[in-house]
Amino acid sequence: MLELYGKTLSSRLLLGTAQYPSPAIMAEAIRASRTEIVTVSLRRETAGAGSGGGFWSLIRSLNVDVLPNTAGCHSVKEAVTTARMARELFATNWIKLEVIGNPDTLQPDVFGLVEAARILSDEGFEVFPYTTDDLIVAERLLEAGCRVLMPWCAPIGSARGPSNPDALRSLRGYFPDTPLIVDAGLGRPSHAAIVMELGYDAVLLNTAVAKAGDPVRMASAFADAVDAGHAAHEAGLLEPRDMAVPSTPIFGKAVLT
Ligand SMILES: CC(=O)[C@@H](O)[C@H](O)COP(=O)(O)O
Repeated sequence: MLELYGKTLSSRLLLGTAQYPSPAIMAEAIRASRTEIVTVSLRRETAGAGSGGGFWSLIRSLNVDVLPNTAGCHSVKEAVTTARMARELFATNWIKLEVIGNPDTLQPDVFGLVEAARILSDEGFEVFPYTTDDLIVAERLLEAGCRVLMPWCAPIGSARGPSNPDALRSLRGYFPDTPLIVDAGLGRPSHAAIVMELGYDAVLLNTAVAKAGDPVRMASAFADAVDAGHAAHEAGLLEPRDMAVPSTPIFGKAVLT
């Protein structure tokens, strides 16, 4: 079981709610993913066309927790204000904190992120920070009050998969007791399995499911891959070896002379 800020979860997949072909397909994909947490971008959903009451009642009908997201915020002030609005709207202290530093790569402004995380943690928020895989930034976020870390594995929407597995492995090694969730950049179920095999606690994804040819089947495929990767990690993976090791016992083999 996974515990995030005191909430116990059986699913290790968190799913975004943007970019689906239709609300009905989004709902089916959420069900197929077996997720218990969906992210909702406050700015996108309150400002966007086609949102409103229908969207919220659909989300509510799915019996999942909502993790409001400060997606699209480019400054500390904007992110903090959006988080405060989200708390009012969703009646939750949870906030997925994004402070975007670059409009092309959508990479986090890690300095602004730490500052905003400190402000929000001091106000009683339970912060899920979208960060890079940098170890020092991770330490600063924990010092700022975060009890979960969400490093990227590649830029949002890129579908590239883990571009620096060594950095992810290093974060896992340094923070064995902190829930670590890979957020952003996963493109395939095998990418999700890879990060789960590294010992990550969960993954958060959106684009690879929402933009798939069949989002519902893809959601189910990701759910299976997350479970498989987690089970493999728990089962104890064999370390790669330089030399061959016979896998077939030779006792009893016929001796030819
Ligand atoms: C949905 C969300 O919260 C974002 O962090 C992001 O959209 C996830 O990244 P991908 O879209 O690359 O999966």
